[in-house]
Amino acid sequence: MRASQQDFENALNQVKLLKKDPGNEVKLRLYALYKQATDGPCNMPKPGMLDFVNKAKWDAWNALGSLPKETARQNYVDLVSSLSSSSEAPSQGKRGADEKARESKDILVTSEDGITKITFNRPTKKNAITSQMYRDIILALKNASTDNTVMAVFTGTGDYYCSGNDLTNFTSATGGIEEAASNGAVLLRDFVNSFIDFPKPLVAVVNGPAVGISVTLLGLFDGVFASDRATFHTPFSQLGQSPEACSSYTFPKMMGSAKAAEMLLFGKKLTAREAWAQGLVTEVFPENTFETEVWTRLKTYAKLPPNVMRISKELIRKHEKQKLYTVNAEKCAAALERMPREEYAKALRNFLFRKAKAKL
Ligand SMILES: CCCCCCCCCCC/C=C/C(=O)SCCNC(=O)CCNC(=O)[C@H](O)C(C)(C)COP(=O)(O)OP(=O)(O)OC[C@H]1O[C@@H](n2cnc3c(N)ncnc32)[C@H](O)[C@@H]1OP(=O)(O)O
Repeated sequence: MRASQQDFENALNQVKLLKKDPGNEVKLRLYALYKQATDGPCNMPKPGMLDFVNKAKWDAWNALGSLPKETARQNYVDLVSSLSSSSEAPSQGKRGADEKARESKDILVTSEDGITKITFNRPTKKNAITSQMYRDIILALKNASTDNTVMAVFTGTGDYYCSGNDLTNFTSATGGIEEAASNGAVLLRDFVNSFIDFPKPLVAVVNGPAVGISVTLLGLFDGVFASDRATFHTPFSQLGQSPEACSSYTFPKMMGSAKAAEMLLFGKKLTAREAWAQGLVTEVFPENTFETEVWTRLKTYAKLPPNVMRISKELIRKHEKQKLYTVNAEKCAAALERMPREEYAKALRNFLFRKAKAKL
């Protein structure tokens, strides 16, 4: 849901009531989003090098590029809301020197060594993503985008990275299938937008097989480190679904249309090395040294200057953002149309009753 003018004005008032000074970096971000939301892209002459304060403000505003006014308004409202809730939240208790945790049951969120680690934590269901987990992830990314960590990293507990959307999400929803599809489409759009909008480096530590939306999202990540035990599977045709998370755009761009079709149309499951060869994975590590090697590497990356990485990410991605929002909105509209269809219902029945069938 996009923020209204009233939400924006409320947020402007809320900022004045913050109990804690949010720090210069956040204040610059608020300034930049405010200017973008009200005046549009930066239209001021660049201040001189020695005019430090105005130069920092100009840089922050200019870094937003052509971000649409409504998105800037939404980001401003989200940022203020996260600042308000974090200044009101009860203390979580420190676990270590630079560590804090905001936990929900199936999504674990911890911060340590400058890294927000978001873990799919539902190993008995191969980390399949429930509706609540989508919401928890949206919130975790929103918090991580404005806290003092440098990057966010996704990984999974147990033998799987993630088995994708929990296929019972729709069967367990209250109300009719049309209503569930409509709610699901809105949730899916907001979920994917939170990855498109994430301003810091975003890395996946793919510890095992990845299925469905956990694979398609990787096109929106800045780094994908995979164990050689990981596989990458997008069985959308088999499920009577079409590819989401902007993969219809990011995958062909990354690997060419023939290889993208092999995954997204024909559901070919890739090994980690095949996924690396297609440009979906940054680097593959042997399973027995995977965790040590990857986390050592990430801790080194987290010591790089955060503002430079944020600005570089913005530069790399800013021309794509509008396209990604459009593709995401289109996909969600298509999902809405497809979900009530018989092909999807049949695929769901096959999955839900497969164990019963196997016993016959
Ligand atoms: C109304 C609000 C709706 C909100 C939703 C909005 C968002 C919509 C997003 C739509 C786009 C997403 C697309 C996708 O992600 S498509 C991909 C979906 N995933 C799959 O098709 C994988 C299904 N699972 C499997 O094929 C196998 O389980 C798997 C190969 C992963 C593992 O097989 P294995 O034999 O090793 O293990 P089990 O099958 O015995 O699994 C163990 C238990 O885990 C449960 N499980 C696994 N995956 C899922 C899943 N995706 N959804 C639900 N449950 C899953 C499995 O049932 C077993 O449970 P039980 O032990 O209780 O039987």
